[in-house]
Amino acid sequence: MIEFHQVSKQYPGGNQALANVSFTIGDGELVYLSGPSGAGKSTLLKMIAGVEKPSSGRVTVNGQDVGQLNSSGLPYLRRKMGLIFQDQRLLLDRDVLANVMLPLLVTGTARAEADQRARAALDRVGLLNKADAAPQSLSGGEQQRVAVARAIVNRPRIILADEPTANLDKASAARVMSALQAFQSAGITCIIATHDESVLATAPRIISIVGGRLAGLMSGKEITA
Ligand SMILES: Nc1ncnc2c1ncn2[C@@H]1O[C@H](COP(=O)(O)OP(=O)(O)OP(=O)(O)O)[C@@H](O)[C@H]1O
Repeated sequence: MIEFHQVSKQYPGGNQALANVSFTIGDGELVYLSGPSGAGKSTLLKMIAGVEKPSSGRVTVNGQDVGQLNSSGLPYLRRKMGLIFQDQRLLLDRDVLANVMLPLLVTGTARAEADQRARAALDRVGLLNKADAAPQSLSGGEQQRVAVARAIVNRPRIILADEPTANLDKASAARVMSALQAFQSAGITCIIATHDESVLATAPRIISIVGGRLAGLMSGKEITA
């Protein structure tokens, strides 16, 4: 379970990115984050991953206070998460398979097992046939699906995706989204920031953020501040 309890975030010298945000996301839920540019969606996702800490309030993942984790505790938390963040591009000096193997190799998985699991992850997103390709030879949508494969290769319990369909055409965006939605049916919690109206129209649950505040909730048991 992911809980935000009266979370505010003030960047040093910057705007108030989030103000008194409270909500709960249960295990295995698929939740979309919507809101205009600058609303605070990326900040919210970064707090779940412990990349940013709240200025006040508390973010907990499975009861663990993320803001209190130190540099030895954070890697354990992140191992349970698959991150698809805008600043994590594919590495262009290695092929698709090597990009997907990387999270496994850095956590000590043997090369043969990493190879096998990375191929299985590429298969899940329909790109096993591109394993040996250079990332720059793929379309934008295919590159995003490789990023999805890289995010799930560690078998995370939670997937956090920040605008995974930004800059994609409709058909590519639909394939990326359906790849992500498939993980929810496998019991993985998915939180996806998106502007994609067609996705939001059919979303089971939306957390809407405007100006750093909770602006709307389609369902669930949120406590608005
Ligand atoms: N590292 C930072 N330092 C200072 N201010 C920041 C930083 N990151 C974000 N902000 C500010 O916090 C606010 C929320 O930004 P955030 O990136 O979370 O919004 P967003 O909803 O994800 O926007 P977008 O849809 O454009 O990605 C904005 O006013 C932004 O300028």
